[in-house]
Amino acid sequence: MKLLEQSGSLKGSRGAEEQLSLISGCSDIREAVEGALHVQECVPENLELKKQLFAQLDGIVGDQVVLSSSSSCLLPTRLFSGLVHVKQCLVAHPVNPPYYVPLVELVPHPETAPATVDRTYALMRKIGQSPVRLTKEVDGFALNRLQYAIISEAWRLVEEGVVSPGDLDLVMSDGLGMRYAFIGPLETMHLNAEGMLSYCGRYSEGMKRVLKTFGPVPEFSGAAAEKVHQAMCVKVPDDPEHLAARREWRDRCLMRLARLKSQLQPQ
Ligand SMILES: NC(=O)C1=CN([C@@H]2O[C@H](COP(=O)(O)OP(=O)(O)OC[C@H]3O[C@@H](n4cnc5c(N)ncnc54)[C@H](O)[C@@H]3O)[C@@H](O)[C@H]2O)C=CC1
Ligand SMILES: O=C(O)[C@@H](O)C(=O)[C@H](O)[C@@H](O)CO
Repeated sequence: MKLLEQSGSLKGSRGAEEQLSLISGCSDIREAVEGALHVQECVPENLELKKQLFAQLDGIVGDQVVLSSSSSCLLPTRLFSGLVHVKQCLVAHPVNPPYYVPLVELVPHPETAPATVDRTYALMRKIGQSPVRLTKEVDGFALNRLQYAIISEAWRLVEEGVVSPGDLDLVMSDGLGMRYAFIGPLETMHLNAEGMLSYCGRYSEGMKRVLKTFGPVPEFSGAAAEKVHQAMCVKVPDDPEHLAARREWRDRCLMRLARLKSQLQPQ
């Protein structure tokens, strides 16, 4: 695979079987996909723009080319339905920043061929990403459903004055995030008791009681948004220079974490 790095959304590697083209902002799309066996679309999160691009690609590519979208949460049935090459299409959703956070969610259209998913999975592994397979589309896929569940309760706790924005973020960065960087929520349960069934026996009533106290979906606006915004700006002023500097610090941390994880993971 030769990765033509245009938008740089995915790491490059050389020598693999498939040629991958990243499509965003390119002038001549036919030239951009020439010879590619895998095309990753990376244009802005705009349904009509993506549909227009995939319609163009549909008229250009042959039956062997995988067409994948980077979309954060646009459903495959909205992106690919009606395309001639729909069996070759799927969402391959990376995570911000994709060059340091390897997860890629593979989300099929109901008509996506299994071989399309298998080829994309193999390619993502080959270029150092960490792909996961969703068996069917769901709004928000898996990552953003989990992320938005956390954001929703984080927002509520801050909005109701239970905890400050800064301390809320510490609950994640110095608490849950320490474990979740290495093991997920299910394995965390498994290890936090004498196995999963033991955990469920010990804590399920408490979990259900707490979950029943969860409130409605926040509006993410008004006084609460202003409160969180002010707190975030005290920590990181929202001018381009401070935001860029903090992202560079974030990326350095993620790079070192990725290196540590590669040293710790059984090869
Ligand atoms: N940025 C990230 O870390 C992640 C992005 N995504 C998804 O990837 C996609 C791209 O996101 P970003 O890179 O943040 O978008 P972006 O807003 O940075 O734009 C991506 C590229 O599209 C080009 N572009 C803008 N308008 C265009 C048009 N009308 N026609 C063709 N190209 C155009 C831009 O020049 C740019 O190179 C979105 O669907 C987003 O949800 C998913 C996960 C992570
Ligand atoms: O946090 C993320 O990376 C994911 O929730 C996303 O899909 C974001 O929307 C991402 O696309 C842009 O930050």
